Amino acid sequence: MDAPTTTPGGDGTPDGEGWFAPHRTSAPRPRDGDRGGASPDALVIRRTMAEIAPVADEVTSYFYALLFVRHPELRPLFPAAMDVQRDRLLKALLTTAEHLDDTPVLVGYLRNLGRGHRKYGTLAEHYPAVGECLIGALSQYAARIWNAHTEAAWVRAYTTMSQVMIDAAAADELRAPAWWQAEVVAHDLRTPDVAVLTVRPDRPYPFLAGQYAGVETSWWPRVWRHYSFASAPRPDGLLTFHVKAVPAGWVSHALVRRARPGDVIRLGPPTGSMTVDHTTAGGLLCLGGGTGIAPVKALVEDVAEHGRRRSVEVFYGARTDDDLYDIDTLLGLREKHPWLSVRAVTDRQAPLRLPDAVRQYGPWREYDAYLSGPPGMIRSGVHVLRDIGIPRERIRHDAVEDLLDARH
Ligand SMILES: NC(=O)C1=CN([C@@H]2O[C@H](COP(=O)(O)OP(=O)(O)OC[C@H]3O[C@@H](n4cnc5c(N)ncnc54)[C@H](O)[C@@H]3O)[C@@H](O)[C@H]2O)C=CC1
Repeated sequence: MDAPTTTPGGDGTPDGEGWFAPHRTSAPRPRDGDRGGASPDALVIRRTMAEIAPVADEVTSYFYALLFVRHPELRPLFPAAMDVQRDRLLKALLTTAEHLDDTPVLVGYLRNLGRGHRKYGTLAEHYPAVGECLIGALSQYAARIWNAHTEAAWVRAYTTMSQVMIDAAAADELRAPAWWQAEVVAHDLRTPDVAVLTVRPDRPYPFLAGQYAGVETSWWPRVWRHYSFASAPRPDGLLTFHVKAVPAGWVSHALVRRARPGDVIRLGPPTGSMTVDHTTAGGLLCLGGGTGIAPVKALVEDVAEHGRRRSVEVFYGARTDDDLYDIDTLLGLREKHPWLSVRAVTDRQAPLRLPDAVRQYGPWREYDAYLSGPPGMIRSGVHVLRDIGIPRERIRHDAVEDLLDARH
């Protein structure tokens, strides 16, 4: 769950250890995938999720109220305003329910979540309290179908899931800090709303082109937003981000309007799998919409550094010419690399939006596709790319749910 948690409380747990006491030895393994049909626990979990779906907001509010009343010491780990946090818990639950029988996907997701929770200050001993309050909230709102069988399925699932997160965090602790501090060394306002920030991390920050990181500013403590790295790893260790100030976007406003050289931000660990597979030689078809061009530029640099002459075709979509704030950089790269082509598509210039413009060129069947931009662009982009014959497994993008709130 995307929420820090606490110790077992005196709220009816069956023994001194608590229902969800983390196992300190071997982690229970999630059931192996049963592609022929869902496991009994998965059915129960999904049924509960379906039952609470119409009142999901209330369930998450109730969960946090329960958590903070029972464990007030955990409140400081969360941001002052909890709106996005609520959505994240729900997203984590839905993702889990959806993939309960798909062990590799679920374990990968949970490991990432466990690692990512280190920056919030989450500890292994926090997980039992979250489990208890989660069950408390679910049993309240799914009362119509809740019984001992339902509860046992949730206890098993949560115990397994939290253990995967705890183990991943423990393993990560041995090799990486929970967060990095980074000093802003350049702030380039490219449009009234878009800034390119260059930061210097206080320690080496290993990442791959195409990945992103959580960013926290001193103006909004404990509010983290995701931004993609806009460059491949550089010899000087500097990182760049493209940030657009969006309405009600606290972090984005702070980064665009307030941050200046000398300010210090915090970075979470790198995450995301929109990375280049350098073992293949196929071409890359990249669609970048708005500030979604940031990771596309990183991918181009990555291909250039690997020295293989793979064809890279970039489609850069923006609302107007003025919004093509990074076009000069891309055209500069094109000058240097004959294997790169760059096409700009503005909403005003053509009746077609970015994904449809891609149809006019090609064929793209042999290409790996990378999409980065607003959620609507990703959805229609995937649809168009499938339609023109690119198999799903060769289409990469960040999770659409992550994009909905994460970069504000
Ligand atoms: N800053 C970053 O590091 C990254 C940002 N993003 C995401 O990229 C988005 C950028 O926002 P803006 O710059 O305001 O982009 P925008 O809303 O101005 O859209 C940019 C272009 O995307 C295309 N597009 C937008 N909606 C579409 C739809 N429904 N169907 C087809 N095409 C569509 C259009 O060509 C449009 O001009 C944000 O949602 C952000 O979360 C994604 C990856 C990295």
